[in-house]
Amino acid sequence: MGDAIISVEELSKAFGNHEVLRKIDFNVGPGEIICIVGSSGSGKSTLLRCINKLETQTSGKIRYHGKEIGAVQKEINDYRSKVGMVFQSFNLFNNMTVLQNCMLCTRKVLHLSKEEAFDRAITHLKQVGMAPFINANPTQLSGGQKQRVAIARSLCMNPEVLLFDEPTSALDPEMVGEVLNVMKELATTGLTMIIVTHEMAFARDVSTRTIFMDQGYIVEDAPPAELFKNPKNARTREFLRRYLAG
Ligand SMILES: Nc1ncnc2c1ncn2[C@@H]1O[C@H](COP(=O)(O)OP(=O)(O)OP(=O)(O)O)[C@@H](O)[C@H]1O
Repeated sequence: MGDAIISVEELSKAFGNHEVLRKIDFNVGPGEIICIVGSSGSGKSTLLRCINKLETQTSGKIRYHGKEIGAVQKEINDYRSKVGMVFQSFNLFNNMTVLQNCMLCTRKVLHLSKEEAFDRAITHLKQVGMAPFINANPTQLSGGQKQRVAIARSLCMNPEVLLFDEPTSALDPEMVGEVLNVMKELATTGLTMIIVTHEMAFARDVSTRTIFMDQGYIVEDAPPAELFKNPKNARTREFLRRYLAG
């Protein structure tokens, strides 16, 4: 296990009789940028949701710094304050301003003072280029802008790891780049990131490790230079061939 931040051990998940994850094993070390790729339905989002405890695994364990994260809600809440998640659908509160969205969790969960929460929100909204929109309502923003606010909101918690569940899949094509650019910048800050994505060029260029999933299994886990150049698994080769063709 070494100095892993997160360890996924023999993790399986079934919905009824449908086995979606089958004995998944991997560790996440400090500063790693792990992209999880693979065809639709291979279990990528379910894996991320299990890591964030939004889904309960059928068997296996998730450990954070060696300690198993069980079913106790207080433990899960503490864990989630260190391991944040950015969703495809942004999940911003439309009845609050951008600033209020970014201050809510730090006030309620971390009990920061108003001033501290405000300073943190401004710092991270600046980081994603959204400081000019602090008083806007999310409904006034484009999809790319909403996702950048959602990323700033997660950063306000000072997470040790940030999970991204297909963060650009709900965006119009012209907005994908602005969100990927913010994530590229983040990747240079030392933040540990696990990203489920269909953006192969991003995975190839930005990840330190790319995991290829197929039918609930990890079939490849390698630095992208290796995986994209010389995939060992026939399913990965076929997937990449289809991707490059289309
Ligand atoms: N809550 C659920 N109940 C029942 N089946 C589910 C549930 N969530 C996911 N599944 C099924 O689990 C399988 C894996 O889904 P998952 O969303 O993890 O795949 P994915 O690799 O992320 O796919 P995509 O790239 O299309 O998002 C799919 O067959 C899906 O229908």
